Amino acid sequence: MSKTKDTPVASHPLPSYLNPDHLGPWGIYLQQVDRVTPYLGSLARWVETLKRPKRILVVDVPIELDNGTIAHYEGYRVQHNLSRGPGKGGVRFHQDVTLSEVMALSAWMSVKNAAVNVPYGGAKGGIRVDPRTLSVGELERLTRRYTSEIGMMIGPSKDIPAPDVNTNGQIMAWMMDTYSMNTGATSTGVVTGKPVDLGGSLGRVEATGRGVYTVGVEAAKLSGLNIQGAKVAVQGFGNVGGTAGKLFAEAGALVVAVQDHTGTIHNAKGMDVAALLEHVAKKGGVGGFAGAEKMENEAFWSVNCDILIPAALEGQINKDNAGKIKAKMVIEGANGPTTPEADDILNDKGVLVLPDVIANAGGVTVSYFEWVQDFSSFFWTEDEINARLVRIMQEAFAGVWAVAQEHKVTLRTATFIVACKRILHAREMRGLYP
Ligand SMILES: NC(=O)C1=CN([C@@H]2O[C@H](COP(=O)(O)OP(=O)(O)OC[C@H]3O[C@@H](n4cnc5c(N)ncnc54)[C@H](O)[C@@H]3O)[C@@H](O)[C@H]2O)C=CC1
Ligand SMILES: O=C(O)CCC(=O)C(=O)O
Repeated sequence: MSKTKDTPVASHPLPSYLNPDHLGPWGIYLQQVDRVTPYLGSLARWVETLKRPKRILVVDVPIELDNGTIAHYEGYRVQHNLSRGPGKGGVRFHQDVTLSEVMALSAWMSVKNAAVNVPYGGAKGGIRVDPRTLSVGELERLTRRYTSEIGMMIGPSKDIPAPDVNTNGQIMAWMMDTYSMNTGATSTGVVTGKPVDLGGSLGRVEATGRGVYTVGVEAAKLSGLNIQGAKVAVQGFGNVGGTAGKLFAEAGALVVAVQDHTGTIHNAKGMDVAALLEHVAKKGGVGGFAGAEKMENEAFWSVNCDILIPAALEGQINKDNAGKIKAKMVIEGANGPTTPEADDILNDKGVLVLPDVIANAGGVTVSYFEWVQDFSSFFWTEDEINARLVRIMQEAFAGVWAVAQEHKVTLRTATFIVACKRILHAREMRGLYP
């Protein structure tokens, strides 16, 4: 039979670790893919590509602890899709990291990178560890051993890790150094989010929060919400939530509630965000901040606010709390914070959700700038970086908004339409055979 673009794809059962029936983050991602499939036209023929990570590596990471015992940690690196370029995505150190989670995070990277049109596929990594239980020496040994274990998969033109939850510039510096020692040449472009003195980019630390703020401002203009005086609630006050909170406060919004792993705080008049950031830097969390009152964790979701920014972990907005949310707009700083059921509840209530795959793409956009600067060994000013970041975020968001209007779909489905078409078109053009 001669093949056309309309030739159906033979259906093969998914491998067991890709089982869509479980409720983990990977299952949520698969539901999102199912929602976009009707809008893919002839490219729907390739949609299975999105349901199967290209490559999964699970590694044992043994280290000697300070007390002389040998501890083993489980590490992962998943390359979800490489059709548009090398893998790109962060590394998470957290006690609850699972393969399902890293698979989903890597897939959301594919979608996000395509949504802002940076020339990458999607990847993600992680270690199942609570880094707060380790000394600095143990953390360095863990990072270096993990980097060696995934060394076969990463590289400046293969797959480029970056920071995510509980990882930062110091960890990227150790990763860069280990990879460089193992390959025999300094290779700054193997990771992004490095310290500026080691080939890092100005503006990368704040980039994700700046992107969250930028799309928030664009959506506010389009939906008639005034940022001046708007009440903002933020879950997670680390790299992403802390920067986004700071930028909204500087623009005249009131940060009225903040939740992190140390508790929830509330001040209806708005907090002094600079003072809160100093408190977090000293104490490790928002708990005990003198400029606000303690609040029950559950009450965070029903707090009186206009903008809610989840900037912590997945699945935080779910069917149990979505109905209580009073915000007019949810800006997803975190990856995967809203389950599909919660998405539907929010949509029915008229809450505008700016999805992770566009809203938190500022980080990877400046990672792309860092990678380009490393290749050319020519570094840009912070103003140039921020201006380019804002332009890319505004243009990408405007494109997604137009698709949402055209198809009368949520911004999440619209972003998936834009991104999945780009990914699958690249796949189709490249073909299947070597
Ligand atoms: N760092 C980056 O450039 C990017 C990060 N993201 C996503 O943003 C989210 C936050 O990442 P970062 O700010 O980088 O991490 P981070 O490690 O700097 O901060 C994480 C924050 O989440 C809080 N948190 C952890 N567990 C919590 C819980 N159970 N309840 C409430 N708060 C909790 C922590 O206390 C901390 O404030 C993650 O979903 C990450 O994947 C997305 C794009 C880029
Ligand atoms: O900067 C990067 O390469 C990726 C950041 C990341 O992990 C994310 O966007 O979720």
